[in-house]
Amino acid sequence: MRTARPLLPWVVWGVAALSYAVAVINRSSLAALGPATQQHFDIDATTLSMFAMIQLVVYAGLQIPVGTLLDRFGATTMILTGGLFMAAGQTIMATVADVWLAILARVLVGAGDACTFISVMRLLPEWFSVRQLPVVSQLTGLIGQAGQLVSVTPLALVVAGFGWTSGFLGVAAIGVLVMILGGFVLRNAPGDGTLAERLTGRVGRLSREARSLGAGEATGAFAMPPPETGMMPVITKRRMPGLGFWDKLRRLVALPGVRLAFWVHFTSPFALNVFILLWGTPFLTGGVGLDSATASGLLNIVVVSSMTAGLLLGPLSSRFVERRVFMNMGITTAVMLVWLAVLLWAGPPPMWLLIVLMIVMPFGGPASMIAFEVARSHTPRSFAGFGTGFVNMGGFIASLLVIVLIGFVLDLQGAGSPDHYSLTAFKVAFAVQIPFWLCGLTMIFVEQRRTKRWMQEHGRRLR
Ligand SMILES: N[C@@H](Cc1c[nH]cn1)C(=O)NCC(=O)O
Repeated sequence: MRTARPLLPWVVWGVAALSYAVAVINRSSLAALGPATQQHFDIDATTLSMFAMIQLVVYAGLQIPVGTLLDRFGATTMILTGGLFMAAGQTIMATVADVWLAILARVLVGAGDACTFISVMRLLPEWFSVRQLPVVSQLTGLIGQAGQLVSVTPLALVVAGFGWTSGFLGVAAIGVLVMILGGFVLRNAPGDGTLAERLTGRVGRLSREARSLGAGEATGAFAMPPPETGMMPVITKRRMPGLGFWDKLRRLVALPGVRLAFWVHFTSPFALNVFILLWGTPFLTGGVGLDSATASGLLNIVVVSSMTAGLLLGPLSSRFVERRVFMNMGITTAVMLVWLAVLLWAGPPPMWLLIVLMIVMPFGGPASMIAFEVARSHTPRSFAGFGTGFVNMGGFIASLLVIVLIGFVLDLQGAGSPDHYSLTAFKVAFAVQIPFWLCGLTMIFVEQRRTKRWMQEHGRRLR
């Protein structure tokens, strides 16, 4: 980093990444508590899966609104607001017995979660140079995945040992603690004050002196208005608060680089999300016939592989900027091929093939972070939050559709409940992923060519 106090960017990043890890803990807090949740609220499996679905729908649906608010109010406010929503949601979850209030709690958790990741991603280009960004982004993803490790076994142990209320109040309390820390540490950009400083009107020396640390125009996001589409007047201001939602969306989608980023995010993480969020354990136990201990051992490989992939892909995508989209396509193709091998295997796939799947499939998560690098290179700065939200929606739309379609295809075959699960039914159901990979890879190929042409026409170089 540039001059004095080179530690501050890392401290700000550390607290931002911690906030994201807390969001992931909140997001996956029911992952290992299925039976306990059913017992606590006296609900069936369908209602239980509604909890996950509603949360995902809220998360995906709020990406663009949150992105808009992010451009207006800044990352700190959004991260802290997200923390507040999640803590409120988990407090409700801890204290109510009514299922509708529990659903409201999951809506709040989904809304808070939606505020966090893209705000953290928005903060990074302000504090780090363009060369550091891929590595820092991947480290952020890695810390988020670590949150998943906390929410699975430790939370289940706390709930088993101290009860439902203590477990969820504990999650809320961790969130509040990290929010307080955030209020004293997070700054939208070098030179800006923390929330505590802004509230008291006294910007401290540390914040003032940090001005020299600014990444400024060195980041990928260029400070120009989005290109004209149609007959709209030229806009020369950097911030365009009055610009309507549809205008913003139209201008953003007019940029081939942003569309490319959307498809990169659409195509690479859904196989992992679908497996982790809902269908992995039923497939391994009800389909392949493994016992729960072996299945959860395989799921642990998924988490470790995803974290390792983040460590590898950060430096690689920073070093080979021109090749980053090809890296992403290569990983998606590898995930698709391993899944094809599993689906086409006659009978239950052997353990070695399942382990290969558990190692290769998680690369899709970190590979999807390349989408945010692409977005940063092509989104005008005044639209950065909106653009990040738009791109982040891609993977979650694909994940939601695949989750629903797998359930639908299982139902169509009469194999929609644990008593009727079968390997053949799961293989047919998981095949719904194939058109998503093919469509996504085709769109990436098309948009990459268009982006290249656009950059040549506008005399831009990739950064
Ligand atoms: N693809 C994920 C991030 C990731 C990194 N490593 C594994 N997954 C993503 O887009 N996340 C958004 C979020 O809110 O978590």
